[in-house]
Amino acid sequence: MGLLVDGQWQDKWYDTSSSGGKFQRESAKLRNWVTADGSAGPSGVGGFKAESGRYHLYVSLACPWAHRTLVFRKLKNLEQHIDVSVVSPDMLSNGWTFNTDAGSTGDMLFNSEFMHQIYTRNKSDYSGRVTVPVLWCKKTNQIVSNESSEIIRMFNSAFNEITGNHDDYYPENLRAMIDRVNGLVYDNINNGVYRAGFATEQGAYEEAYNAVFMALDSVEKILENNRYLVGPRITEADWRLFTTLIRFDAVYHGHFKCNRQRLEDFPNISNYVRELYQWPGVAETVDIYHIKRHYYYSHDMINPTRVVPAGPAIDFTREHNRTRLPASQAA
Ligand SMILES: N[C@@H](CCC(=O)N[C@@H](CS)C(=O)NCC(=O)O)C(=O)O
Repeated sequence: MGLLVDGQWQDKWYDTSSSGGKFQRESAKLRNWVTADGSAGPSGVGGFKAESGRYHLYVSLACPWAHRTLVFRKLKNLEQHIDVSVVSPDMLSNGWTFNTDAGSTGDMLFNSEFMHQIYTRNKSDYSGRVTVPVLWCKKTNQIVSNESSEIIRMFNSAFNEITGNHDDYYPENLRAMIDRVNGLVYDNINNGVYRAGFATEQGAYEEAYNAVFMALDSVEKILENNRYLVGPRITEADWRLFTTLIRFDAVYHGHFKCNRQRLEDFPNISNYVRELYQWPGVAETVDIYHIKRHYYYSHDMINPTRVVPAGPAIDFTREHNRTRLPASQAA
């Protein structure tokens, strides 16, 4: 685990000493957008037109943020248009690596050893954390974006003319509601579990733990009468929550100490996770081996023995009872 400083790799864990033990996530720095016509998106510069075969996605199968992009690549039929390199689940002193012994595909473009080499290939004096996902442009040889929430928006619409898939997970009329739900879910659940798990002082941990379960209680209530987070239609908000929920009982409950209860103990949420898991194509994006191996093996300051727990045994293919609630056209 580490970061680049002026293009040099430094092996350093997150610094929580100046924040009262709180984990503070660095904002993603590379924020260009692929668009249908190559015009600039909401941030960054233009010049990244949607084209088949032009872009490459770097992911970890363990990472919930990268997982979002894999889900959208499936939902939007982008698999034959955007290829993928998968890093090893073990993120040790060199950060993310392409060590194929531990389950990486290798770097399909440049055969690099380390993910930080992709960042310095983009900018030789880059400073910042080396995170996944990364969307790479093969034509201009640079990183388009390392922000998952924006990569999924690009996938949602930029390639529609190429794929013929016009499903919309961020429809105009629901945007305000989706953004509101994303706010609650991001701060308290997606990032909340990390704030609990990486906290280095009791107070910081408890504050995050309480936020996680306050938000899960709200979600449980919403899902009592709504098939999905913003009503009868599945949206981006659901997929953003899903990638955290699918990891919860296996990792966040134990390793990150979010253990008031398991997700399996929330009737609505656990049924909802199963419905999303069973969505066509989605199960193929879930790799529980990479998920458990990454967190328990890489974070030796939390789990010094690096022993990976054998359980829990959860069958996400079990029946869900969500059809009791009305659903509108999937997207
Ligand atoms: N804002 C980024 C966050 C991505 C992120 O933090 N990814 C983690 C993996 S789960 C990572 O690569 N961490 C390495 C590090 O922080 O050094 C996004 O959503 O795309």
